[in-house]
Order: sequence, then C-alpha cells, then structure tokens
Amino acid sequence: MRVHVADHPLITHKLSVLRDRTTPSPTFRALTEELVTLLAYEATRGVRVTATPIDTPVAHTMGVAIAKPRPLVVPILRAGLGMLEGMVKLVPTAEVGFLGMARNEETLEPQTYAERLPDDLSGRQCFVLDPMLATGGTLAAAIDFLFARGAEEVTCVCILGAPEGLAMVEQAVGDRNVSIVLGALDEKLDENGYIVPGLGDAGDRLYGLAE
Ligand SMILES: O=P(O)(O)OC[C@H]1O[C@H](OP(=O)(O)OP(=O)(O)O)[C@H](O)[C@@H]1O
Ligand SMILES: O=c1cc[nH]c(=O)[nH]1
Ligand SMILES: [Mg+2]
Repeated sequence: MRVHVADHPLITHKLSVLRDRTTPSPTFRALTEELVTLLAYEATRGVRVTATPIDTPVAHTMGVAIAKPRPLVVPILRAGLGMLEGMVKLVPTAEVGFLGMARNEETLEPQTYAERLPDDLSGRQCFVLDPMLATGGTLAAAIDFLFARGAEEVTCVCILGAPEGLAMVEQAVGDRNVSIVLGALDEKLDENGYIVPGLGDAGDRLYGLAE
C-alpha cells in the first residue's frame, strides 16, 4: 500500500483552521472543499490518460484525455459528501458512486446503510473520499466493497488519519493496488476512537447547525 502524507504550508494552514473548534460549518465546508482539491492533485497523479490528437490555432499536435473506463469517485456518506465538489472540480468527467456507512459509536464497527455503485467495476480506477481515517474499519470495508466488484485500483483521499487506522488498513489491504493520500497523520486515537488532536466529528462539523 502506498501512503502519501501532504507536506505543504497551505494545507497545514487550512487544516489548522479546520481543526479549530470555533470554526463554523459554512467555513468548515468551504475549507474541506479547498483541501480536497489540493489533495486530489496528488491523488490523481496516476490517473490513466490516452493520447489524443488536437489542433491548436497554430499546429496539429498530441494531447491527452482521461482514459475510459472513466475514474469512479466514491464519497462515503455522510462526511465524505463534503469532499465531492472539490474532487469533481478537478476531474469533471469522473463518474460518481455512493456508499453510506456509519460507525457504531459503541463497537466502532462500520455499518453499511446505502450503496449506489456500478455492478461491475472491472478495470476501474476508484477514488474513495472520507475525511477521517480513525480505526480504519470504514475505509477497509469500503476498499473491500470496491475490489469485490472488480475494481483494479483504489486511491483513498482522507483529510486526517491516525497511525493505528493506517496500520489496520495496510494489513487489511495486503498486496492489492491501494494508495492513501492524507492531509496529515495525527498522533493517535483516544479511548472513544476519535483522532487526536483531530477535528472532532467531521459529519457533525460539516452538516451541524452553523454557530
Ligand atoms: O476509521 P473509522 O473508525 O471507521 O472511523 C471513520 C469514519 O467515521 C466517520 O463517519 P461516521 O461513522 O461518523 O458517519 P458520518 O459521516 O455520517 O458522521 C468518518 O467520516 C469515517 O467514515
Ligand atoms: O475523529 C474522528 C473519528 C471518527 N470520525 C470522525 O468524524 N472523527
Ligand atoms: Mg460522524
């Protein structure tokens, strides 16, 4: 499994505002979108393209187009939905599928409550969006889901990760073709499975009432 942790002052700055408990939902949503666009730039480094001829006003030359089958972007509801706009701005021709998963806050086990994905993902490059990689249970289950449908490659874009969760996902993934792009790798999980220092519950902060 390949892991890339962002190292850029603009990302660290935006993340600092996102972490701040006083940042209200509208600002949190806007920053999430901006952060995803920056992370997606790295996450899409390996997106497949095909050579295509083009005519500029001056000459005939070769360019590239996003290859088919088109990439599939999969936000994990609810919090991953806050990352969708930032991603599709960068890859507007991507197809979008949805996975609804919620972590049981007592057992910390993920439960899938919704799924809207193509039945056959053969040959597809998939991009999973979820801001938080905590115990790793949710992301590992989502990755399994996509490979079970035939996906060729899965890249996960997360805003924050915990070392425990990253290790869990790495073990679960084995030798499958998976990459994880993180805005930051935090210190640890607390006794409730929350990322420390983290940013709290991403879904609540995105979609809770504005203060
Ligand atoms: O790594 P894990 O321990 O599995 O935890 C991470 C999951 O928890 C959060 O979702 P949550 O279950 O709170 O659902 P929500 O997006 O609806 O708030 C987060 O968005 C991840 O999906
Ligand atoms: O810190 C955490 C852990 C899981 N889910 C969140 O939204 N935040
Ligand atoms: Mg939540």
